[in-house]
Amino acid sequence: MTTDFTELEKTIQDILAKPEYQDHPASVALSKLWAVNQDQWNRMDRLTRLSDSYQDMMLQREKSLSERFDKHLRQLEKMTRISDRYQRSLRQLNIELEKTSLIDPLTELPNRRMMMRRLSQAFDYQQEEDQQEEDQQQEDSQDRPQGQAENHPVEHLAVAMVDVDYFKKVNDEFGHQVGDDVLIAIGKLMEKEIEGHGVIGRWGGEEFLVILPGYKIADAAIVMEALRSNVNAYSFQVDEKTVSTSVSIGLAGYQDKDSMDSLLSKADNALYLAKSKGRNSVVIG
Ligand SMILES: Nc1nc2c(ncn2[C@@H]2O[C@H](COP(=O)(O)OP(=O)(O)OP(=O)(O)O)[C@@H](O)[C@H]2O)c(=O)[nH]1
Repeated sequence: MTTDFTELEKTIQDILAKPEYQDHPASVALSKLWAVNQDQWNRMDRLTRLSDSYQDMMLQREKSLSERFDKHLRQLEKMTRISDRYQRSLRQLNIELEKTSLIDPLTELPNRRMMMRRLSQAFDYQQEEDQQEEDQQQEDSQDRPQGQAENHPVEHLAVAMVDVDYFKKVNDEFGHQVGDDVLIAIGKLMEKEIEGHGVIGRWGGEEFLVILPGYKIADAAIVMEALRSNVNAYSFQVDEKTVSTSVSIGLAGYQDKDSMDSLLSKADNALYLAKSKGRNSVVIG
């Protein structure tokens, strides 16, 4: 059974308002019950309002917390994006810096620093080979009959210093700009010649270094002779001017226990000989 409280309240108020029931004990008790009920109702109402405003406050707080959290998250995402972009551009910058520090800006060939690295790699490899060869020889010598000659490690690395002949004349005759263009063109031509054999870089000025890993001196001489002859045969067209030139080459092969310096010195000395013998030639050091 459901009770309509509004109707019940009205009935009770009507009874309590009637003067003939004023002093009736049931009316007195009803008045007290009414007052108690009103009091409880008011308290309940206050409690309900309190609870509502508490819930509102909590909702508000939760909302502002989640808004603040979202804001921080967005800031964090933004910072991560900026940091990612920054790191990417730093990486790119490093790659470019590394590249520019290893590439000659004029000829775009490897520069001296890069060539030293390449030579060092070729040397490490060669020295490992030497060690293996030595170990093998030691093993073999135990089995070898007395008096039989021992094999020396074979040369498997050659370097060549290549210097443009009378380059000062090119500058003097055609100007420094044409000189630059000729250096670029010679670089390109020689790079093509060396492709598939080894690596060429600009050693400085009008001097280039060629590294031929795995090349015995005789085979390296064939490659360098072809390079010399092709440079000599080529006419460089720069600004409607025809420039012919030649190169002198000092070639050296790695030998047992050579250091990088001693190998480069041998090539340098051979180049000096090539120059003093009249230029446009390959001399083996
Ligand atoms: N245009 C230009 N000239 C350069 C560059 N680097 C070096 N040179 C020039 O190269 C010339 C080298 O001259 P020298 O050392 O006398 O040698 P050379 O005239 O080639 O004569 P030999 O080497 O003895 O055959 C100098 O005139 C330098 O200025 C460069 O990057 N650009």
